[in-house]
Amino acid sequence: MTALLTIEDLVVSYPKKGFRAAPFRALKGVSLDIRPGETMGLVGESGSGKTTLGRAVLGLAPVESGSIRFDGREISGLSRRERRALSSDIQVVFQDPYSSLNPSMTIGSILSEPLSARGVSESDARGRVAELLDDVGLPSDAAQRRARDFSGGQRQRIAIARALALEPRLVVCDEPVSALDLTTQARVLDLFIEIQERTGVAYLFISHDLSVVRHVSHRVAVMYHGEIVEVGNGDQVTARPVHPYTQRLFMAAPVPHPRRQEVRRVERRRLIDAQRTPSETTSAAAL
Ligand SMILES: Nc1ncnc2c1ncn2[C@@H]1O[C@H](COP(=O)(O)OP(=O)(O)OP(=O)(O)O)[C@@H](O)[C@H]1O
Repeated sequence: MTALLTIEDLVVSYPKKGFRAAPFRALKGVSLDIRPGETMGLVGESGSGKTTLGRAVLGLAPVESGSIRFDGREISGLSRRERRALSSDIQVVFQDPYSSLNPSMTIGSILSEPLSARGVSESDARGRVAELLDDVGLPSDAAQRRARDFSGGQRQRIAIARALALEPRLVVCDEPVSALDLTTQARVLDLFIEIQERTGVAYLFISHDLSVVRHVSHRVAVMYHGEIVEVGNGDQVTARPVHPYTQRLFMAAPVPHPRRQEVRRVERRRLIDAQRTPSETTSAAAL
């Protein structure tokens, strides 16, 4: 299938303060593609470059070289106006539902803002707002209330509704459930999946939480020090990681359920054995 988003050899460097200080290279030649309707999970430790990659796709990071193509068209280095035109295709949901919504605006205004900017009439926008609220499981009277009246989980539903208002084909989700409690996380994750099944939207789903990424992703990419060290389908990467960093990352992740703990123990044993030389394995087995 043709990719919706194709990133090739992407280098992003942040300028450093100070005379003659060399810029900091946050992405060191990243290549990745996302297909229509696919969720690409992006995991990696803090500082590995996940958010930078998401921001580069949104045109918010200083790209030094490489390319980002959306539907075959180069989108890095677009002017502001061209970027704005692209916002109906590429949207974002951020981590913090408290700072990403203006607390004093009504939900109706928050959701109709992107619609009016596209020239949608007031009455059509009202209808679309009602539809969007329904899509994310909020009552229609939410339109008259203000963002400050809603819980974190509800606010994240509103942020998702806002991202969906223009029917984008790709949403960059940057840690969209990290600020929520576990039960709310599960509900919001299911909402992401349900919306995708209905609309065919693709997600670049950034999270430091492996169980979250496993739950939503078709494929998973692992970042390490500004590079992607492994990409594969979720099961492959999580159950049979190839890169030593991915193996460490997955073995260190907490596994709350006793059955999963048992599976994890077996996986860990297998990995340790696989890393041993044949003679070490034989002698270990003999003990
Ligand atoms: N605006 C900036 N200016 C300078 N350096 C930056 C900037 N933004 C990020 N960095 C650096 O780039 C590297 C990658 O940061 P990034 O936020 O992309 O990582 P991350 O994997 O998303 O981390 P986290 O999971 O903690 O959000 C880090 O070393 C960070 O300090």
